[in-house]
Amino acid sequence: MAIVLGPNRYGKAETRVVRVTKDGGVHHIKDLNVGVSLSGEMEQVHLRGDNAPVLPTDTQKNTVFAFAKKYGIGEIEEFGLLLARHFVDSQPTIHHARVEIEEYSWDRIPVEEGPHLGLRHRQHSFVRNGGEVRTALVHSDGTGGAESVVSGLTDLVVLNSTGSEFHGYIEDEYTTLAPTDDRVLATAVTAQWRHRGTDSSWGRSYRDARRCLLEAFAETHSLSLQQTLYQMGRRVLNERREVCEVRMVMPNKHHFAVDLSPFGMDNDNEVFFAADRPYGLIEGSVLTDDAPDAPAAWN
Ligand SMILES: O=c1[nH]c(=O)c2[nH]c(=O)[nH]c2[nH]1
Repeated sequence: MAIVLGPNRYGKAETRVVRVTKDGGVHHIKDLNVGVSLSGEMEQVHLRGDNAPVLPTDTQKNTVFAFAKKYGIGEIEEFGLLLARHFVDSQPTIHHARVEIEEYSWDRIPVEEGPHLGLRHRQHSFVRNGGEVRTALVHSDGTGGAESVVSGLTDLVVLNSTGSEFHGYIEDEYTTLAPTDDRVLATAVTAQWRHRGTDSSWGRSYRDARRCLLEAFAETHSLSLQQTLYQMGRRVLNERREVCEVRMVMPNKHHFAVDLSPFGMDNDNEVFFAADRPYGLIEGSVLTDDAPDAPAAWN
C-alpha cells in the first residue's frame, strides 16, 4: 500500500488590516479581514520538512500590510486579485492563490448623532456600521491564468412583517405546524455571486446586487422562504449580466405569534416570540443556463 500526499494548501488566515487614507484633514477608512491560502509544489515540505518552496505565512501577512500602504485599498475584489496574482507571479513554487476578504464598513458620525461635533472631528471620526459584511473570494493561477471572483455579503438581516404564507406542505404523523396565510418572514442573508470575468465595476456591481436582493425580498409575496430565495437570486441575475451564479444561505428566523388568550387578549400578528434556535436553514443556488461550470471558484 502506497501513501501519498493529497490536496493541500496553506496560508495566513484573518489578517486584520485597517487602511486610513488621508486627503488633507479628511480621512477615509478601509477595514478588512484577509485570508490568504496558497498551493503549489509543496510535496517536499510535507514529506521531508524541506521548506525551500514555502513562502512563510508571516510573509503573506506582511504582504497584505505592505500592499495596503503601497497600492491603497479600493474595492475588495481588486485588492484580492492584486494579492493573489502577486503570490503566484512572484514565486515559482506557488501555482495557485486563494484570497478571501471580509470588509467591515464605517460611517462618518452623522450630524444627528453628533450635532456639536466640529468639522475637524467629522473628518476623522467614524462609527462602525453595524450592518452586513461585504465579502470577496478570489482564486488566481497568476496573471493570464485561470481566475475567478465571487462577491457577496453576510448577515444582511431583513424582515417582512406581512406578505408571507406557509401552507400546503406534507403532513405526516409528526406534523404539528399550523398552516398560515400571514406570518413574519425574517432571515439573515448570506449571498455570494460569481462573476463571469475578472474586470467589473466592483463597487457598482456590489451595490446593485445588494439592492436586487433587498428589493426582491421586499416585493416577493412569499409562499415559502425557498421561493423568496429563488426570486432574490433571479433578480440579481436579471439585472447584473456580469454575474452568472448566485448562492444563498438563509436561516428562517422564526417569529411565533404568542398566545395571549390566557390574558383575555387576542393577537392579530402583533406580538411575537423571536426564537433563536432551532431555525430552518434554506440554502440554494440560482444560475444562468450558460453559466460555465466553476466548482473551484467556491472552494
Ligand atoms: O418557508 C418555509 N419553508 C420551509 O421549508 C419551512 N418549514 C417550516 O417548518 N417552516 C417553513 N417555512
